[in-house]
Amino acid sequence: MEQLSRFVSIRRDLHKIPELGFQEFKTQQYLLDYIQTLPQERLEVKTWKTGIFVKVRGTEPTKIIGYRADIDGLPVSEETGLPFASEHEGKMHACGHDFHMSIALGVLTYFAYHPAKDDLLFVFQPAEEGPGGALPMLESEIMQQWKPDMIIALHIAPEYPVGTIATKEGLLFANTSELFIDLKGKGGHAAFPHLANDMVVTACSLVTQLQSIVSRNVDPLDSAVITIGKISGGTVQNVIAEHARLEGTIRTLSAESMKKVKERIEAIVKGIEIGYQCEAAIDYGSMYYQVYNDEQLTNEFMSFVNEHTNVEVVRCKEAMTGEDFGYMLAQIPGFMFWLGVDSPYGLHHSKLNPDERAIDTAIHLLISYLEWKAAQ
Ligand SMILES: CC(=O)N[C@@H](CCC[C@H](N)C(=O)O)C(=O)O
Repeated sequence: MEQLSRFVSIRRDLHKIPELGFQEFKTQQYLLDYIQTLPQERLEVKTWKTGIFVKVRGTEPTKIIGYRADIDGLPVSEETGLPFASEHEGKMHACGHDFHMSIALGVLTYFAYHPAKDDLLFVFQPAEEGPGGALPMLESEIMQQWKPDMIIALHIAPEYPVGTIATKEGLLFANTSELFIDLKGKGGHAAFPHLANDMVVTACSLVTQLQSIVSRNVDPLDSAVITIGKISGGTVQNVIAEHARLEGTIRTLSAESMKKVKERIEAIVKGIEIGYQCEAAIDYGSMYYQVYNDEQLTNEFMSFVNEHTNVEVVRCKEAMTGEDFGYMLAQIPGFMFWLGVDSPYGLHHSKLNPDERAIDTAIHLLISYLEWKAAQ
């Protein structure tokens, strides 16, 4: 792997062209063009919507090992000032999927030249940030035909140094559900509030009331999060707003808490409708199943990394992040791990700037693990 810096430059190319879920057309073409440059003898390439499956035929296969990389960006306006910053206004690879893709291409490149004993399936998955590509990809004919016996994935972690990975057996990431609430009242002149039903005031009250759910209704030992990330409403400063919309996400460690949180949201929203004489509609958008790492495979991987590489392994706590890779792990044994990339700004931040040395670290680590695992 003498030319690893090539994958840094690939990462920079991909960083310039972030696209949202199921619109990853340029990204898909970039990946396909690169894959075309590899020796094709052992490769089978199939596209699925804006995603790609690449199977690398092993030398004496007895199983298929899957490796998944997500490929979409976020609706975030980049503020890194980097020379290779996003060229797509209002969109950014602020969750590191540019890293995920270039690492996957690095590993794929190695195995295209040096096949493993087993078959390897590389899954370039769209729409992880929403509305979710993992479940439909899993249910696709291609994945049913090439269903891996095990599958793994990584996610960059700004809070860990380069040269470190972090994971744990069992629950790693939370159950998630998006949350959209539309409020409709009565607009009017700013000077006559008694003749209108103001949805800006209603939205503010609703946001405050929602805060009581986590603190008062969820078992403190069973964590949950409700974040409203976007609030919009009204038209101009001297008109009372007829509409307002809240956009957010719910995270829970258990499925029971997710049910409870939703019941409480619905009750509070009913109260808002009565109290503020408005109409409210709730939409839960897309939901992701928790990421649950297979105990035996995860512990084996952590021991492998400790014994056979110079990468440091941290046994971390579970996080309230969500990942639709959880759907794959619900059907296929495997695991996910965090890759240290040491950025002062965190995931989803407009100044996220992961350390590119982590790309080489991950490629080397994955090649040695997959080669070893495929030989078993
Ligand atoms: C790793 C990561 O950051 N994943 C996202 C997944 C988002 C799912 C969905 N759009 C939601 O907001 O519920 C995350 O925000 O955790």
